[in-house]
Amino acid sequence: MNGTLSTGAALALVVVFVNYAQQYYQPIMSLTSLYGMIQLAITGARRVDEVRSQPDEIQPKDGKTLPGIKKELQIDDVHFSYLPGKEILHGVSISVHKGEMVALVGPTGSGKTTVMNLLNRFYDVDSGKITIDGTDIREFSLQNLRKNVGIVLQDPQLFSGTIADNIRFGDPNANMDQVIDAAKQANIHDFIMSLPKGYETEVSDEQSVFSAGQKQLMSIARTILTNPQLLILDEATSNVDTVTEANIQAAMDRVIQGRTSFVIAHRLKTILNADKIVVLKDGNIIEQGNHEALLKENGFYAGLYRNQMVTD
Ligand SMILES: Nc1ncnc2c1ncn2[C@@H]1O[C@H](COP(=O)(O)OP(=O)(O)OP(=O)(O)O)[C@@H](O)[C@H]1O
Repeated sequence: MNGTLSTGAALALVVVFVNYAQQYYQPIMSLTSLYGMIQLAITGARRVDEVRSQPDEIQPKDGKTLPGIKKELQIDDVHFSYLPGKEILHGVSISVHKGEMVALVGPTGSGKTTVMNLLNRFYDVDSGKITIDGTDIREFSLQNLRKNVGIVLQDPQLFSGTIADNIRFGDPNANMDQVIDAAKQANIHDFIMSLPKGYETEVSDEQSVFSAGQKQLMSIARTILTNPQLLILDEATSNVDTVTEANIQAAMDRVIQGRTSFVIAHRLKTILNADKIVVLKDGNIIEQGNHEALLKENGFYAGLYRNQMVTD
């Protein structure tokens, strides 16, 4: 591999990369960030070449189509390292039934985001496996897998365009009624209607007056339009007032309803009803169970909970 790319190939990869980023990272993109994306795309293009030249290709060419989650998703004894010799996850196992909600909690750097990265195959496991109804997720076409996974990030970026454009990203064919319905379900409709131009309000990084919570609600609306099988939610931590926090909670409850979901929870009161709470510490699961069971265990989670109840 000599690391050089034709302009055409680089541009094609830019388009693919930007499409990919918009679809899966759901950002709002300004020209500055687009420039950053182009740089990333070129670096990415080189990486694609590197990956292609490896004998053990990550993406199957003719991957299976994921028919949806019929029964369960299993994370089975997963080990993972970003860098050689520095293992981050040390044998993580979590099983979730269709429609259940799993909450991941744990100190910063414990590996919560890493688990999410593996579920969507931003990275692949070193050993162990992740299966959906018994099939290793590496056997599915990557595009198809990701179509089934909805991600709501902690502080989603909005791209230039109107609020309606931003929500419609979840389904470019959605009509205005569907966009409004998704916004209502995400508890952001009233806020949007309070703006002078409503859904036609232009969004840009410079003029943005939206809080992290409001952006997250728009991202939830976008995800509702995508109608994913598997949902990954990283709850916003900062800049969230109590009204927005309550709105996020209600919107999350609604979007999670009936869907298999993984939630990174920063406020424990948002996950009291989770079917399973998984406590990670230094890449190991140290506790696992529902809220009541973990309180009874009187371990790390119970301490964390009592602490938050005092400070809330
Ligand atoms: N791209 C990366 N390359 C190398 N190391 C990484 C990378 N991403 C995360 N890590 C490391 O992996 C470990 C787990 O990080 P991770 O982001 O999964 O933790 P987290 O529990 O989500 O933390 P937080 O609550 O702060 O978001 C950390 O030590 C982190 O420094």
